[in-house]
Amino acid sequence: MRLAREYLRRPLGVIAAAFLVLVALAVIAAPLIAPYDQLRMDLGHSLALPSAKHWLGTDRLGRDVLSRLLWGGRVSLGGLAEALSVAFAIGVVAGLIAGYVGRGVDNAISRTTEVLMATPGIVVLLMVYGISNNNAHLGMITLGVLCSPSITRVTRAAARAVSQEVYISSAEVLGMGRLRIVFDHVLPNIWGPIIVSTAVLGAVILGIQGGLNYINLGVNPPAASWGGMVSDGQRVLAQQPWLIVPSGLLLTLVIMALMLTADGLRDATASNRSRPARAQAAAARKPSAQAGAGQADASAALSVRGLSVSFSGLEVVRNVSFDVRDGRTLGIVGESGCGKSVTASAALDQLGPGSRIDGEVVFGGVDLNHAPRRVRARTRGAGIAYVSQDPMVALDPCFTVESQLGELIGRHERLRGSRRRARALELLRQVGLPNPADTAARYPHQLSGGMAQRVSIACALAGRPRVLIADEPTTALDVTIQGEILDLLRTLQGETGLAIVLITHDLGVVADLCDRVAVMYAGEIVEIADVESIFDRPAHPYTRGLIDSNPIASKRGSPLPSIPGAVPSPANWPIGCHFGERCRFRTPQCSAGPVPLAPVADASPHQARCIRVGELDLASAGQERRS
Ligand SMILES: Nc1ncnc2c1ncn2[C@@H]1O[C@H](COP(=O)(O)OP(=O)(O)OP(=O)(O)O)[C@@H](O)[C@H]1O
Repeated sequence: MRLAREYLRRPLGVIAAAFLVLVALAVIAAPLIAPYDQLRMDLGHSLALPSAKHWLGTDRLGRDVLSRLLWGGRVSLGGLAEALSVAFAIGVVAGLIAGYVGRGVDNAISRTTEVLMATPGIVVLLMVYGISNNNAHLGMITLGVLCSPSITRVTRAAARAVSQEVYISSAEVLGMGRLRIVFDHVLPNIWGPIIVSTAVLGAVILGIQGGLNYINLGVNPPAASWGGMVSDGQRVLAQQPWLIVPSGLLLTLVIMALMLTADGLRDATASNRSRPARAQAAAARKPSAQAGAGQADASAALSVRGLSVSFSGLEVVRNVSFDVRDGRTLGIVGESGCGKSVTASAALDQLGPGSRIDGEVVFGGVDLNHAPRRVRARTRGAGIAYVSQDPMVALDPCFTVESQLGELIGRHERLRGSRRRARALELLRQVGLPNPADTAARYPHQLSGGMAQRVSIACALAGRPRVLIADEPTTALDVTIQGEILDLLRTLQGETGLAIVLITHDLGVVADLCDRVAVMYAGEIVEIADVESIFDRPAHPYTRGLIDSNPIASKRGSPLPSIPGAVPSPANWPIGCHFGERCRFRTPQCSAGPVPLAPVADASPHQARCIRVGELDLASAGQERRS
């Protein structure tokens, strides 16, 4: 375990932990190793200093201090274990639910936590001890409940951060259940901070418990406890100052050791949190697919109709419609911030809190946007799979490839043991990994960018999906690997009939892989057509601008053309044409009102969102500019 190895590199932490283990073992073995009974009095030898007979001396009643420390440890450490277990169990469960489920549940748990934190704990404890006739167990359980908010808050914050990682949404998209994700992906990634805060809390609880025992709460004299022994020593401080030393020192050393252990764990966790290296990031095509607004296309593998997305009331994607058929690829292209990823995430039902999705996402005849949660969850991974642009982030760094792939196979196909392993190797072979067994045994950080992307494609294929949404799958890869991944997607499509939605900035990739292209600008589709029409007869000035800005199409030696200005943010979308501000063909009418997406010719599947579509000759406009 990497955390343990990192911890062992910290000598102070190791000494502190060893000390705690030693004390705990000695306390457990008290009946065997204590030289005297903790209650055996010898009034002739009261308040004796350390000697060969009594290594740590005796107390007021001549009882052996070492034996009482060992027996008293059972009360003190036992109580600590009891309170800490309660705080840990409540804190972790509540923190996980709040951090991972979020929304209303998070609110309820956070408010309850705040109420607990504001409760005067010592008053509650005094009441509990009073009502329960000094019941030590009830006192420690109450202390555990009162202390649980500190673990709840740490767990919630860590779970919230991890649940926003791409590998968690990938696991959701690949169809894994929530409970499974929590146990397999969230928890293993947040143990570090939880353990650290538990160790710190241990020190705090021991201090509080020592104080309670000091005033004889939670312990029934003459039974020993460390806090009670400090109290005994304090009472005879003037006569025998030594008596307070063993119990006071031991209590202080154990609290310090707990803090040092927590420090060591925090440092080890920080070093252990290695982010996998970021992987790195064009170009054949087939006949056309279908598109357009109106009714969902029943023959399409995925049909999106009138999809609009808002975050906290602000619309970022407006009225997007497209279809993709089996064995076909739809490219969604546009500059950064145009809404490509939000469109994909909406289709996958992967938008976070505060989002609102309107419109239809029809898969297998079912509108997923209005389907029960169970149907949507089942469709993710098995029906619609997802490949992200950064495969390293999409894979959980804590598990080997085989374990991650195996888990998905187990879920989708209910295979176990050797059949599951065989399917995992088959998938790795299918995505072109030359040595599947070797790759299966590796952790994500041991994979190159290209290998990681192949593994994430294998994960996506585990559910034998009908549709694959690939969000810039080659952006993070170097140019030779980009070509290989595109070839792989093409081959897989040929073998399995996958419908692919490919999100990209790269027109080279579009030309290479797509049948149909949707050009997005500022939240809207501004042009949609088959790939030949887009490149040969663009009908929207933005599409023309994108093609002209492609370095491959530019004339050697002349400056690379670009589209002046920037994409407006959703808060600043104009009333009229969204592209108007940057368009060299704009007229006053362009900003008069919303521009509809309309066929460029009667009933043509080639559609553009431009009022001047009939009068502009954008095909030759590009040639003019290049010549
Ligand atoms: N969770 C969110 N909350 C609020 N606004 C968001 C959120 N996610 C995205 N947006 C906004 O939605 C718009 C579209 O973002 P999106 O990520 O879909 O763009 P994109 O075209 O995919 O860009 P890129 O190519 O850089 O990924 C942007 O203005 C972005 O700021």
